[in-house]
Amino acid sequence: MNLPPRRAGGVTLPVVLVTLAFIGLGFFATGFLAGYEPFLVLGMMLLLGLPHGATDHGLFLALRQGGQGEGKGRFYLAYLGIIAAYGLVWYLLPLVAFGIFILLSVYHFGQSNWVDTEQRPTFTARAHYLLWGMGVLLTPILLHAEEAAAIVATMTDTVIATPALDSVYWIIAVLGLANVVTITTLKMRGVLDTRRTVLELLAYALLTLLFFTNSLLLGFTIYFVFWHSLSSIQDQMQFFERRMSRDLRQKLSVGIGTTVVGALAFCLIVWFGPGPEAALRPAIIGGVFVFISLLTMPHMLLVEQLYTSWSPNDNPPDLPRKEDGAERISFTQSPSATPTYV
Ligand SMILES: CC1=C(/C=C/C(C)=C/C=C/C(C)=C/C=O)C(C)(C)CCC1
Repeated sequence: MNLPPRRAGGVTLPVVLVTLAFIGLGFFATGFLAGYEPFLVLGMMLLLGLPHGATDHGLFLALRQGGQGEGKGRFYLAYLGIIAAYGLVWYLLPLVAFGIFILLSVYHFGQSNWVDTEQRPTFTARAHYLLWGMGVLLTPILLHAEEAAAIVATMTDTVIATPALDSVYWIIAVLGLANVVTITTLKMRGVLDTRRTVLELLAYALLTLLFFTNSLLLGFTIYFVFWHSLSSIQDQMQFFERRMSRDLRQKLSVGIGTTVVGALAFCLIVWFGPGPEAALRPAIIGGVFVFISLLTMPHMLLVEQLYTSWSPNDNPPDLPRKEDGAERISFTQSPSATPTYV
């Protein structure tokens, strides 16, 4: 399979249609959606969101050895070391750990959306990642500030004051405007073509509408699963296609399959055990988010390494694939034709 590089930040028609469907349901069938929320959030997160991080050891191997299969011990040591160190920060300074989680998440979300246009991590590119990530993460959190504060309180033992609704709308408007201005500036500088510019503006508007019409967890889950995880999976598949032997890729697929089956088993245990409603209590959600933050810390660092050495546009069709006899392909001097800006 020769995968094409992802276009338009991974915004595809099916993703747009799913988002529109949830906007419609959130608008016209709030009660219906609320009844299924626990199932939808848990199901989509575990079955579609989790697998995008299940390939971290594959990413590590491919980045270090070109997929030769050595270095697993080093990977697990570094992986668990990072988790343990960050776990200690959560234990000693929960507010600091929470701040780090939000800051890195904002960056990670922006990076995954924009890396194919602004690959070389210049200061302006990083600032843009942060701005876009703030838009998609802070909008749902601010719109449902009370609910978010209840979850954050269980994570940090601190009750964060929620802003008044007036200020919430102001912050969302300013973030939206700053993002629109940035996208328009990128178009004027020739970094984005007209199609991508229109798509990105529509995407931002669509996501904002999603957060206004859906609950905190459902809105975030739709973004996380369909907009973030799917495009991340697409990038990783493309990267592995070039960097790994078919044999290792098959092993990796088995690993992903096992994760999905495990997640499914977990869903069933929750469903027939405490029930999905019980699983969505603030204390449980808070615990799950701390757990997610621990797992995603090494994941975000690995993805940062991936995107600083490789771009989703770096797979021109004439480049030999791993099974075509190529030993190791360096992407650092990429033949990418994508314009970057400083
Ligand atoms: C939605 C939400 C939160 C933030 C979640 C974040 C920041 C998730 C990041 C996930 C990442 C980065 C996954 C990586 O692949 C809070 C504030 C904890 C509580 C309120 C609801």
